[in-house]
Amino acid sequence: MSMTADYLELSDVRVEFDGFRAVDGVSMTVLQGDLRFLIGPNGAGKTTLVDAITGLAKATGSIRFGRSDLLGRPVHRIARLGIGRTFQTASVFEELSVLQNLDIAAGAHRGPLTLLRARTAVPATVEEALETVGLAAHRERKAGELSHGQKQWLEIGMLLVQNARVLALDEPVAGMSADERQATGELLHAVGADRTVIVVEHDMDFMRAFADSVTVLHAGRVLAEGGVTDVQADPRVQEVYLGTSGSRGEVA
Ligand SMILES: Nc1ncnc2c1ncn2[C@@H]1O[C@H](COP(=O)(O)OP(=O)(O)OP(=O)(O)O)[C@@H](O)[C@H]1O
Repeated sequence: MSMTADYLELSDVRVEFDGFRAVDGVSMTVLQGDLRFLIGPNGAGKTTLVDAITGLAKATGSIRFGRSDLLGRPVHRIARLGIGRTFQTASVFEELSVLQNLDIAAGAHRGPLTLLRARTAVPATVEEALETVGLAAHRERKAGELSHGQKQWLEIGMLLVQNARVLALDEPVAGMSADERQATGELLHAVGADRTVIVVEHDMDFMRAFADSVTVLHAGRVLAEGGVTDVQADPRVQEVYLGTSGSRGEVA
């Protein structure tokens, strides 16, 4: 274990689409062990910011993870530096078993010869990930047969076997049952203890229950940042959420 905690540091990050500033000068620091929620109304730039961190969106400014500069690197290099993400729709191989999905994810770090070698035992990292995400009893099931929540956990497991140090999760509890939400919140705290986790979420009950800290984006900028109570009490945050109709936006 390293003596110094990892952290993700964004400074004046901007992303433009044909002159439209989807992310307009965002600076924020996320420390290891600080479960950070990224909230904001539709179109605030949350997903685009995660795209910038993971290299999918071309950005300017500075994005650093520990000593590594992420900005400008290709997607696969950023992934190899330990930056992992999930998408709103789980992207697991439905026809393969839970174990096979984890194996493939783990294989991303192995050479081609290792993959060809016949394997008799489940690697320790895969076994550990199965336990952590609560899918040990489902290892032989086809991923396509899993519940929506279980697929999300499998995806998190796939990031764990890839040794992701940063996890950016896009609406992880959308469509989950109450029990699955609770289990997911506990899982995020468990994996977040020694990793840097950013959760993009519209579910305010989930945010209140599990966030350590919150960054509120609005129109591509940081509107507020801090603990859940402070952010909720911030009149600017309330105004933004009340101004955008719909149950998804309720903060109070
Ligand atoms: N590839 C793109 N080309 C042009 N505009 C884009 C592109 N991707 C996103 N945008 C725009 O950038 C803005 C931010 O979008 P983004 O998806 O990051 O917001 P968000 O906060 O994640 O919203 P939501 O909560 O609805 O997912 C929106 O106005 C969106 O239309």
